[in-house]
Amino acid sequence: MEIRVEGLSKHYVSEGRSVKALDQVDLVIPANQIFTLLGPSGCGKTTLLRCIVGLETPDEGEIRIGDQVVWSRRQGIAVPTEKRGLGMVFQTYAIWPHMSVFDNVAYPLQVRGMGRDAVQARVGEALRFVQLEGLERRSATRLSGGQQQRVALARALVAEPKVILFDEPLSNLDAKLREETRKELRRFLGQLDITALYVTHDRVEALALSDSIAVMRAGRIVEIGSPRKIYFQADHRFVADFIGRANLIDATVRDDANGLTQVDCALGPIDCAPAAHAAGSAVTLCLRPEFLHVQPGTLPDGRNVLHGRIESLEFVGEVLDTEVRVGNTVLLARSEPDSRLAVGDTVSLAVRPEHCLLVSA
Ligand SMILES: Nc1ncnc2c1ncn2[C@@H]1O[C@H](COP(=O)(O)OP(=O)(O)OP(=O)(O)O)[C@@H](O)[C@H]1O
Repeated sequence: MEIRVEGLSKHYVSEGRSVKALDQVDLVIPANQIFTLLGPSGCGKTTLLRCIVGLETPDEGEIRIGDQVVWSRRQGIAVPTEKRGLGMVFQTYAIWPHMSVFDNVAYPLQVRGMGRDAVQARVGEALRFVQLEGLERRSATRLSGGQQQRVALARALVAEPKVILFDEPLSNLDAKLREETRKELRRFLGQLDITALYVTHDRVEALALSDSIAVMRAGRIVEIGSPRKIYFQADHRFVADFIGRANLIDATVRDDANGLTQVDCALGPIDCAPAAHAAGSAVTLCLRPEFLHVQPGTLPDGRNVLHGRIESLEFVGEVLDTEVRVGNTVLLARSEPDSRLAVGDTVSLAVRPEHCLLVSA
């Protein structure tokens, strides 16, 4: 089911000060997508999710789920949470510690007065789906964090909602488990005809899970796009910066040359992939470190060859993060993790035009 948000605003009053948590948000979340709200702490992600769920009352605007208006100030409509047909999974697993796995998952069906056999069948199906069959009688607290989160997912799915909402569901898991659970979640959701709205401040989680990402800042949606679009062709400098590690350099567009767009910047002239920026316009050149490979010594001059000196090295396992000073600019680049480079070495960087991304300044 599609979710449609129009002109949604919400402010809070905290210690006598008014905080605008949502500022005229317009958003369409297409049916059957995994759609993520991503942004820095305090940008309004949770408030937007809670307004859609019905746990917060907006100041103005309208929210539709499918064909139904669930909240509208103008029309005086406020459908209560339990009648919005949603499933929810939150950061704290919110499973009941005194209940078994089975009872936790059965709860939403029992409160609706569903018969025993039907409950048995539906819970069995939900637990098979999240691969927890055989653990029905186990006390829910005697499960690993990842398993507890799967119980929460089974409980959210058991009532067969058309929309499921997640608020930072993986943030209490350790890094390895978070990665595994993320993959599982993607697989589970891919098997269902369901619209999933997912809130996170973790860009890797957003990139790995989502069909679409909406990047938020200060109560507004800055940009919406597929993970690849947001990562490689962001329209805003803030988005390019937030979604991944990036060297962002002020630049001015020159004329097109040989089918490439050339810019002038502190690194000198740089050839970039063809871009629709007029000559003379101010842009931001975005160079991602994974496309800047450090090569020892001095390469012959050529297209997009940069010469510099190593300013710092940081071994992080899979790569050696390498800061290279090129003129007055320090670029974050990458070296092979087993390389013998040292601070102060003379090095070169060669970057292909298709890896030189341009973003509006
Ligand atoms: N109950 C509240 N009372 C007062 N201010 C609030 C309340 N809830 C949220 N806010 C404020 O509204 C703004 C948006 O908060 P929100 O929780 O939606 O952000 P968020 O993007 O989800 O952040 P985080 O990633 O840290 O959870 C923040 O400035 C926050 O301090």
